[in-house]
Amino acid sequence: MKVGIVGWRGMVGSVLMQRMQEENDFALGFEPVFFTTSQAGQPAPMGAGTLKKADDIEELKKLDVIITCQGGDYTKAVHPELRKQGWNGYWIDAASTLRMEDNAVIILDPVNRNVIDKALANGQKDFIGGNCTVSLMLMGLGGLFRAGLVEWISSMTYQAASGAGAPNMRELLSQMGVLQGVVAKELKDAGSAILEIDKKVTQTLRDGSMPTKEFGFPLAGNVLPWIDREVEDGQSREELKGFQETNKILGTSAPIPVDGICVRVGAMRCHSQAITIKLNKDLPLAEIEQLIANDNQWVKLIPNNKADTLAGLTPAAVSGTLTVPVGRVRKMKMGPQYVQAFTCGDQLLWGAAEPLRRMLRILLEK
Ligand SMILES: NC(=O)C1=CN([C@@H]2O[C@H](COP(=O)(O)OP(=O)(O)OC[C@H]3O[C@@H](n4cnc5c(N)ncnc54)[C@H](OP(=O)(O)O)[C@@H]3O)[C@@H](O)[C@H]2O)C=CC1
Ligand SMILES: N[C@@H](CC(=O)OP(=O)(O)O)C(=O)O
Repeated sequence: MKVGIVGWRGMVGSVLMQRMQEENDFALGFEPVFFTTSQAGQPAPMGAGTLKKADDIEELKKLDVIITCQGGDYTKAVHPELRKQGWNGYWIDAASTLRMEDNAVIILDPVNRNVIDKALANGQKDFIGGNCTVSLMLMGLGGLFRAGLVEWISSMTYQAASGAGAPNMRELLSQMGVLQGVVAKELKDAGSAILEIDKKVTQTLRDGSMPTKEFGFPLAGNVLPWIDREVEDGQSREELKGFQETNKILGTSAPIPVDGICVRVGAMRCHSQAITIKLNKDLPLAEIEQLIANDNQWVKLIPNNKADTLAGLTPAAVSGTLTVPVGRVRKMKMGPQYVQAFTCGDQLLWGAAEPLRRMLRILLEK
């Protein structure tokens, strides 16, 4: 098999390459061909010759599989042209562009391997990674969906800077530096007045002196309760994806309502979510916990106590790992069918790169 890799040096692509090397995917006997939109002719990684032009349709047509993390604009420009010219290979993509197309499958194999296998048997060729928040929610709570227990679910998110891109992660850190800088002198003096410090920080947040080219607003010392553009009914596109993609990933016949507010916070690369679940029946808490804990090998149930929660259910604990902790699980005061949970996960791993490399492996092992 010839496998084209596009977008390999970007942030998501670098995580993909790192994971493929860690899991020895390159030893699976395929020929990798690396592409670029800006560095054609330069040496490719893994000693795989030179980089080819990512818009060279003739080169792309020679491939059995294309895996891309190059972004939605690339997908929009290249995918339809390739298909128009009769290319019948597998297209694996991190971008959202094709996700809701009828002939595309949203891939998250620990949750929907059945949907993927059915699509492969049907001859479908477009396999697209899901939205990071949706994928992480399903990795954590897949057990409850699999058991058919979810009547509706509300997810209030705390999304990391990385979801907006690498420059945004840098901007967040620069903003933190600016805030620290304006009160550095006062911080050295343990006797300085906290309200004076707060006043200076608040003024800096408002006076336009912080770097905000990427986010448009300060994120350090702040939260931004809107991600992506408005769609309808005052909902953001990120929030709409929660409903659309969850149901598409699960292949539900009667859609499960999924809604909530998506919020950007000053974490680096882990998205967290506070979840409210209405179950369709009253189940003992221990059974709910077992269903969550036993769904897949990456989910980790965190006992609902302060010490375990603060040690294991945070971006600081999870960043850079494939573990998806789920904690704060308890019945809510609204009634016995209402359950709360909190989950956290690395949005560049399960939220972006990992489902892609696993899909490639499914194809290579077919
Ligand atoms: N960020 C995220 O959290 C998620 C992103 N995605 C999807 O993945 C796509 C790619 O996202 P992301 O990886 O964040 O994008 P990046 O901006 O990090 O990378 C995209 C491309 O930019 C080019 N590039 C230009 N300058 C540099 C540089 N200095 N270092 C590295 N690459 C550079 C590279 O293309 P070239 O080599 O051709 O110049 C690279 O492939 C998104 O557009 C989105 O569709 C999906 C899920 C989550
Ligand atoms: N929108 C997500 C990141 C992302 O790229 O999502 P999608 O793959 O659905 O475009 C975030 O900002 O956190």
